[in-house]
Amino acid sequence: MDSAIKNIGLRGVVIASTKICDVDGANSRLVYRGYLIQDLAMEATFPEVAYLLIHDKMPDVHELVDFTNQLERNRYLPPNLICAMQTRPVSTPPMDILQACVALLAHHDDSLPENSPSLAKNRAMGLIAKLPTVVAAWTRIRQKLEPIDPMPGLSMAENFFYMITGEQPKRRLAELFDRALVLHAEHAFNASTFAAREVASTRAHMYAAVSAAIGSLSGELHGGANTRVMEMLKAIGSKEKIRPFVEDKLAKGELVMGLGHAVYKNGDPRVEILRPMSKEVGEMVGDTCWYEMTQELETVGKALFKEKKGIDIFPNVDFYSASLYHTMGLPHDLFTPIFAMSRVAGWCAHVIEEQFADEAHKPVLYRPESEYIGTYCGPEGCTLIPMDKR
Ligand SMILES: CC(=O)SCCNC(=O)CCNC(=O)[C@H](O)C(C)(C)COP(=O)(O)OP(=O)(O)OC[C@H]1O[C@@H](n2cnc3c(N)ncnc32)[C@H](O)[C@@H]1OP(=O)(O)O
Ligand SMILES: O=C([O-])CC(=O)C(=O)O
Repeated sequence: MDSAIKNIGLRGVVIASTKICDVDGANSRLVYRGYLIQDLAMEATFPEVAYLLIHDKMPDVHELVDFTNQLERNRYLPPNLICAMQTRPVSTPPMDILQACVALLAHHDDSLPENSPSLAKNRAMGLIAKLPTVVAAWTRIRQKLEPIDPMPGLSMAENFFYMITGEQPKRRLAELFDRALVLHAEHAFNASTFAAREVASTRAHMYAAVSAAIGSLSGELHGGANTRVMEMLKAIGSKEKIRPFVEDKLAKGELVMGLGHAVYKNGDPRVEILRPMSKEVGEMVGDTCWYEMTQELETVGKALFKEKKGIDIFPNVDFYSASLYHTMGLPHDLFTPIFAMSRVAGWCAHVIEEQFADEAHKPVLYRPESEYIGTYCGPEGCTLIPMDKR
């Protein structure tokens, strides 16, 4: 049976209202709860932005101190969770570990199955605090090293590097890492947030919604692209090989990772902030080669897409974050878990909105329709032949 439906992946279909984020594709504008991403990236830290997303207001100084202390107290993992990680094959991808650990964290939440706005906000804070510890612990466990406990007094960014290496990063590097977290924290109804909201719409708990979102983010068309960008740069190897590489991809109809976006057709505003960050870290560590290759790929990619396909193509958030995290010394398969460590703030804000929106904006269970294009033998269906006669 042929289909009358062109699969457009819900592009342009508005399915709910939200007060959390506006992605204005035509004008390359990104707003978290009324604040422009450019202002948040330059003036606010990740904990402030996480607070904004979860509590729907910028924290004052007392609220921020209180929130930071709560995050600090909640960074520790239940010992059973570490034991569970220690039983996993060391080859397990960190995104799979993260997804499983978030699901397991539900077993340690004594307040379940109760739900209320304050319980949900507290769960969100707990997840924001714990995800970096899970990622860092797995990074060590898979190398047969003991996990390192969080160190009180360190910022979230400093602590992440400390829990991986046992050493505190340079202050400027930690500041730029924190800025990258701000840039990744929220993006309206992207695939992973939609997954989280869909699960939350069934009234499943926050851990179920967030673990579904992590699964969605792991794919290479979404958050998984940042790891793939780095693999691609490594495979290309040098600036001179970029042009033939892109030509080959276009000729074969294959993707150039980190280019294109489902909503931003005139450019992703986060790239303008990430590009100089990648350059600065490259200069800081004395290795600008990956930044330069990324920049060349952007220029050559734009020119070749225009020439061969007649379309304007721009990098997305995953493009420069690859060279940024690589020059920060982070393993490539941690790039997407780092994205998750930040986006968890947005996912949780959406779960809370899904479950506690006021009556006028209350979402309902998501339940789209599909068009059946399978076999249909008649009104009574196909004749079911007994097993021994098939
Ligand atoms: C955090 C994030 O999720 S950001 C996205 C991360 N993902 C990637 O970087 C993966 C590479 N990019 C892509 O696959 C796509 O650009 C997506 C999935 C992000 C967006 O896809 P769409 O909304 O379907 O893009 P759109 O339909 O406008 O693309 C227009 C044309 O450009 C092509 N195109 C878009 N991006 C790319 C790319 N990176 N490489 C090659 N061709 C591309 C499409 O195949 C399409 O060609 P066609 O008309 O001949 O079929
Ligand atoms: O919005 C999207 O489709 C993907 C994206 O850029 C994000 O999730 O940050």
